[in-house]
Amino acid sequence: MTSETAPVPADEAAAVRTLLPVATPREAARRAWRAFDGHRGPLVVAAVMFALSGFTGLVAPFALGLVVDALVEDASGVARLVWWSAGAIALAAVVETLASAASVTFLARAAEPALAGLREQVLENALGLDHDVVEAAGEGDLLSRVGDDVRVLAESVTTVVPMLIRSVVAIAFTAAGFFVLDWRLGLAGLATLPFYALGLRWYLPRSGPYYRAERVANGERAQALLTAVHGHATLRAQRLGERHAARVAAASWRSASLTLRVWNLLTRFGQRTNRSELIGLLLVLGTGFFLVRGDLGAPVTVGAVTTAALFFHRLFNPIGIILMIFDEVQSAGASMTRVAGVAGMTPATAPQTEARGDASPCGRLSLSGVGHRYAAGRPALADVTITVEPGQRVAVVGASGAGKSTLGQVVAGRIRPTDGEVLLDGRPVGDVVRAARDGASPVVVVTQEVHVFSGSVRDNLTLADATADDARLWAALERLGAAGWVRALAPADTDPLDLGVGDGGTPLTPAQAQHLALVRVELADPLVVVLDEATAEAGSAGARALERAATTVTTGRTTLTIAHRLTQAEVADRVLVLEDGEVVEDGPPQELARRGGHYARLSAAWHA
Ligand SMILES: Nc1ncnc2c1ncn2[C@@H]1O[C@H](COP(=O)(O)OP(=O)(O)OP(=O)(O)O)[C@@H](O)[C@H]1O
Repeated sequence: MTSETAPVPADEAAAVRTLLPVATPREAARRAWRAFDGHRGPLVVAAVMFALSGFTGLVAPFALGLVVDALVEDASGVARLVWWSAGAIALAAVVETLASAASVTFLARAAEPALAGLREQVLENALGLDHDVVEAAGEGDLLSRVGDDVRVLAESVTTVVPMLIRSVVAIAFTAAGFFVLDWRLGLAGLATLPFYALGLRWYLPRSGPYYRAERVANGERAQALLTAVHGHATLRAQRLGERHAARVAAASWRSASLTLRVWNLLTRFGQRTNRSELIGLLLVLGTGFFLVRGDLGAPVTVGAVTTAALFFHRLFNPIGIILMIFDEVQSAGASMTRVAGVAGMTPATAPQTEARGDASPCGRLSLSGVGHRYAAGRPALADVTITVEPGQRVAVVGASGAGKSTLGQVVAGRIRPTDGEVLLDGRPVGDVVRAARDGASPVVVVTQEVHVFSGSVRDNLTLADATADDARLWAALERLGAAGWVRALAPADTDPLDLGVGDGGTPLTPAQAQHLALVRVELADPLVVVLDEATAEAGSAGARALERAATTVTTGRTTLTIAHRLTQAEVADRVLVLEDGEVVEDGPPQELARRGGHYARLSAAWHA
């Protein structure tokens, strides 16, 4: 079995869930063109510069052809002609260099802002997508589009795209030059095309799977290395280092051996391209020979055939470049269709729904017949019908998998329930949340995975309210008991609000991150708060501080706490006990504890 036919490792098909839309090539091209709105000036200059550099490339073959003709026909004026030709060639080389540099500069001037606009639009749309749309597609899909695909496009704008345009322009000008010389020489040049096409037909079906497999293998290698970096303490503590190193080595070798095979394939492809070049040159020279002899109609000069041969030689580079970057061009094209797919999505807008009943915004939640099923199988929620009064604190308890988080997501309007509806002050909660996207949302969720945004403490807080001044930020920090540790973190000469946190900044503990998230809730001032394991991360002292902050921030707001510790339920006004997605008990915690049912058993088990 030769290396080119060796089986490619299992494809990444399972990992690719393209449930977010992918634009058609035509739509993607239209969107790319529209992205240049307002930046067409530099684009036009770039086009002129590309054309100029393509044209000047023809000067040398023409000049040399003239010299050859002069040598053949009349030796007396040759010396002068050589000097003139040398001057023209030198001038053309200078102009070509300058035009080539200017073309890339102006292309970047047009493309960088266009790309930035596209990136902003994709990010804006991505952030505006419904939670359940992202969940259905898989977060990885969205992340790879706003991350990898945009990066591929950004890289190709400065590398592949200029190379492609320059090569295409060079080929177009040279082909035109051929036909200006003599149409029969032009046809001889064109006759080479099928040989290049055959080479490409051999290469493309073989290279695609290898490149894909190589990307997957590179990803696995990166993953293995990342795991080693993140988990080094565990690996060391459990003396698993060698075993993991063997895994990293295996992943590296898979990636390296695929890269070797790709190079092998490229070398063979290069041989086929060289063969096509040889055939082409022979065709042009052979045709030229018969044309000079006058065997094929009107004769042409030796100089013209020389020019044609030099033209053909001039094609080697651009054709080679196009063939070599074909894959990257395809990859950039694929990225553009994926980015355009998201850029073309209209973030769900809230339909104008009529409010039912008392619609004054106070935070009343009404769930009627709410059920949710993630996929075929057991429902995660079933027939939940409850009303939560404004300002009421409700704790949701139940075993793992009982549906607590699902209920929280449904109440927050992040998941559209498959059955029934959730109304916030008489309107479907999903619509209310979507309508408030650009303003303060009336519902805020705090989950266990709280992200610390890279930036200052102030940046992390003003995300919730861009208009908040420092006095308001400090008031919120003080009220929630976070001001002390925020001050203590900063060096004496630094304003604590300026302290950098997140990636590259001062590291925050999970409890501190959650504390900041609760301060953000205070600043956002929503009607409804959903706390899903908001205090579960902390150790005992931190947990108490967080619980106090959670109690403060939820005072006067309708609150749904997904309680993983019974202390959270004991301070609630009301407890819902979930079992297999159904509410099996509902009432004040003290009353439920006396009733001797599910809650009482959970309470007894907890206190034991
Ligand atoms: N995104 C999802 N896709 C498919 N099934 C899911 C998803 N999220 C939850 N489920 C399933 O729905 C059911 C309820 O899950 P949910 O997370 O709401 O329970 P929970 O009570 O919050 O559990 P835990 O305390 O472990 O977080 C479980 O059977 C779970 O496996």
